[in-house]
Amino acid sequence: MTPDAGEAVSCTGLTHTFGDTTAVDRLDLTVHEGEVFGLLGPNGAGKTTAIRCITTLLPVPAGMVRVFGRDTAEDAMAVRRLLGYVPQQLSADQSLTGRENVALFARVFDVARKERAERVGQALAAVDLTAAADRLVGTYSGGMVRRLELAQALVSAPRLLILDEPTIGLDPIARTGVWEHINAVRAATGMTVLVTTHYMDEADQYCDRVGLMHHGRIRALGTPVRLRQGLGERRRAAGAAATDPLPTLEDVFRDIAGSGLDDESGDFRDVRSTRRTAGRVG
Ligand SMILES: Nc1ncnc2c1ncn2[C@@H]1O[C@H](COP(=O)(O)OP(=O)(O)OP(=O)(O)O)[C@@H](O)[C@H]1O
Repeated sequence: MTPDAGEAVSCTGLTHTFGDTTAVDRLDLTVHEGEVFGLLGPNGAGKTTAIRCITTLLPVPAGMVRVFGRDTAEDAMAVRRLLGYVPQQLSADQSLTGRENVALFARVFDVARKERAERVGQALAAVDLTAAADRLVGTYSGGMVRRLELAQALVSAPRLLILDEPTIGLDPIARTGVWEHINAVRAATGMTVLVTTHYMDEADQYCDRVGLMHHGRIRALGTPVRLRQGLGERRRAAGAAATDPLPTLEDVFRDIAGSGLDDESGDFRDVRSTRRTAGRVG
């Protein structure tokens, strides 16, 4: 199959159900090569399920998913070699050092033996963990654990980095640190980044394009500033003053999702998810 030039991820009609729950509902989504794409939405929107289909961790019962032109259903191993994945769940072993954790991933991802030590050192340096590399992960802060997980995903030099809620449960300084490291690596390597988040402010600041997901589908797609301007224009057409501040990305989402947002799907900063992750990395 010929890869689609410029498309890192392409989902067409992707549908995934759990019993009676349609988690992902005929999702069409394209992530361009080299961009940072944010998949946004409240709890239960279907973000993690979509991500797990893209990473081949879940099957694609209906529709199609391609990663750099390769069909995940036909060529799962080739797809896995192209991507690095930081899941919501803890993937670092607390009883090993940071360096040992990253070395484990280097082995699993078949990094050549003679390159391994250097590549592990580079991945740790990229996330600013060189000084702490030989400490047990059990002594790391939540932000350091998240950065270590980033190093684990980077050691295989993926073309596509997928992060599921990389900053949830972290304080604002640690959140900024994680994003700065993601951006630095992206700038250095040109890799594509697909990230899910509840934090609209982060998406606004760090993502080139965002897709707002609700009830299993993308409801709005574009650059953060364009989506915000679009709502501003609609509000002015409905009589809002031209001096009103530009709406936020959260305003855009509320405009799209309407009143069902808080009742059925949880809010953006739903405590359950925050608590789950805070317990994990704290
Ligand atoms: N393993 C599972 N079994 C049954 N239902 C599931 C399973 N995983 C997800 N779901 C349901 O599918 C829907 C989408 O869940 P998903 O985790 O994909 O959403 P999300 O947008 O990632 O939410 P969150 O922000 O909480 O991670 C929800 O209604 C959820 O309860």
